[in-house]
Amino acid sequence: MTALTLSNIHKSFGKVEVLSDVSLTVEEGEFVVFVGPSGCGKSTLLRVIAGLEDATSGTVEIGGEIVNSTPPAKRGIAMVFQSYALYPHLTVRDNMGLGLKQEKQPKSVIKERVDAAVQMLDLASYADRHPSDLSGGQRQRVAIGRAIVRQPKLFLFDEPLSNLDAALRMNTRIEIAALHRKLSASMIYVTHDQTEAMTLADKIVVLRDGRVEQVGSPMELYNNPANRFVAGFLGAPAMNFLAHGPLPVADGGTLGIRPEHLRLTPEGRLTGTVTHVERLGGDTNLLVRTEANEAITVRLFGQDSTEVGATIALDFDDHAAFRFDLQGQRLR
Ligand SMILES: Nc1ncnc2c1ncn2[C@@H]1O[C@H](COP(=O)(O)OP(=O)(O)OP(=O)(O)O)[C@@H](O)[C@H]1O
Repeated sequence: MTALTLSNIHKSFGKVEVLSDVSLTVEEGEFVVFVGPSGCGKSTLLRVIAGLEDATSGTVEIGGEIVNSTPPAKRGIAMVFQSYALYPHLTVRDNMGLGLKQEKQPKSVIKERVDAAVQMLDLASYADRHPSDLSGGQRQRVAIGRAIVRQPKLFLFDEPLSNLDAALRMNTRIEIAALHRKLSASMIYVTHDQTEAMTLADKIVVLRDGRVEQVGSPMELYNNPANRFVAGFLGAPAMNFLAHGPLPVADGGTLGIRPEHLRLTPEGRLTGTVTHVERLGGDTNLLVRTEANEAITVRLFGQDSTEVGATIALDFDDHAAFRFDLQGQRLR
């Protein structure tokens, strides 16, 4: 069954169109990530799904029902924001149960669901604390718990990890993935972070300037980007684009080679000078200026002793290179 269908969604604020003809589906149990640069319309799209904004045109269908005129609270969705939005004067338990209390659910149901969420999110020892006595990661778990207890048809996450530090981001990311497996719920997750998109999604929707650029599984998009924008957005370090590469491309086009597909060789088709070395411990990134004066990144697996200033030769397998035309469309 399809959890969500968006058909030809347009959204304008005054004369400015911020969503343009967005159509997509989220299947039951699917984890879908909306990704794209700041201002591309991700949050607006999520808010249209939630009912916090009205679409200018197009339809929103949740669980087979058109919900354009259904108020947010009746759409069967629960939203988790980056700003937690917890009530400071309520305990963890009461924050989680508040939505159910407002729905006038019986006390026994509230207790049962809150207890289950507290267990699932490993919050048992914090259940009677107030939000001010919790870490950022714990507060975010409470906000997720508040969504879980409502047993929504669809979870919406709006950049839930952006207030957390790097280590906590990774832990919480893994917890969200585990939660998705446990609940088998349909989830939509908004981020501008390509790592979150790659690691969490069953399906990624890449947005740019309010339009869908490409939809597919993380590996489909990584291995088979439709255009230069998607190719450059997914993958870290980002793909190299060469206007003067060693393979022919159409006039004004570029050759795309991922940093991890370049290798050091005694004689290669690309030569250049190393301008910077990043030793990451396990792996090494070389920043190189090619003979044609283009900046590229080379990802070497393992440790490497290349020094800044070295002249190096690089090569790659032709089948790992992408060609893009002047407009950035992929050439096959
Ligand atoms: N209420 C509003 N009135 C006018 N313009 C708005 C409104 N809300 C959003 N916009 C504009 O719509 C565009 C898309 O905004 P949106 O917040 O959806 O982008 P985003 O992809 O979520 O960005 P970010 O990653 O920075 O949160 C932006 O140009 C923004 O300025």
